[in-house]
Amino acid sequence: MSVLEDIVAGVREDLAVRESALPFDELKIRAAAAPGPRDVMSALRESGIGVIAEVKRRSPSKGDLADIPDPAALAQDYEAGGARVISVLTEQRRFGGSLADLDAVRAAVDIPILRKDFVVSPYQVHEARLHGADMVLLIVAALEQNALVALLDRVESLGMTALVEIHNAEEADRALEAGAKVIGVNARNLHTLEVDRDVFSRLAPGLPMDVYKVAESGVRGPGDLMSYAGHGADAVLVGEGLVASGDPKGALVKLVTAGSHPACPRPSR
Ligand SMILES: O=P(O)(O)OC[C@@H](O)[C@@H](O)c1c[nH]c2ccccc12
Repeated sequence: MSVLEDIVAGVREDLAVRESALPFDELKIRAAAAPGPRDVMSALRESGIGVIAEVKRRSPSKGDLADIPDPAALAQDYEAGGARVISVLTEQRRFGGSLADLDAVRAAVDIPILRKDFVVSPYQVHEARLHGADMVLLIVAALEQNALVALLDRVESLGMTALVEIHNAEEADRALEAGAKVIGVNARNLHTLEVDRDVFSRLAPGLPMDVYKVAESGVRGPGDLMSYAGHGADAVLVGEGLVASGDPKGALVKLVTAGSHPACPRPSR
């Protein structure tokens, strides 16, 4: 089993437990009563290179990254530091995240929030909404095409925005075919877990101009942000480089400052 299949199998088990505690029909009713989602595209389209800052405790490749006793406080630092969107990992087994983290972050900030998980069922989309997410990650490699299309439609029908993650040209075609408007190129290979920052520069030129492009993973500091920007990134998504820095807010401010500096390359559209 690949790492991805292994993670998804665990996610499905945990999902079955939640579904028996709160049936889908009831979840849908509750999610529909939640305060409406934020306008993610307007937040993303502010000037300069955007930074999506991630609340990430652990990863399958590195193990424990940071002790995050108070995700709400971290999220407030991210918001004050200029993040456009906050990504909250909710996968429990490998990343140490939870829906409780999503709740804590939602209660603490006003900017849009991304639910970062291995979404394979519409249940998880409504769940994201119930817990205050405005954006939902969909990983092309984890989904059959018809499931990708259905989940993307579901995300949009609830007023949220999908971040559709790709790793290669075939997945890029599938994401576009499904109608993705925001595409994340993940530099981390899901089979070897290694980071190859050149994946972005190989795939980005093949994506339409009007697709919003996010470079995911492997941003260690302003240099990586500038380089991704030079290859057409509209935003970067950063986890480890912030949480493991010892000073997440300071590290974020450096990225945001670099991304809004006149010398930073801008996506042309
Ligand atoms: O910690 P990094 O290298 O900055 O990476 C962040 C983010 O890209 C990574 O957490 C990620 C990208 N896609 C994912 C899918 C599931 C879980 C995690 C991820």
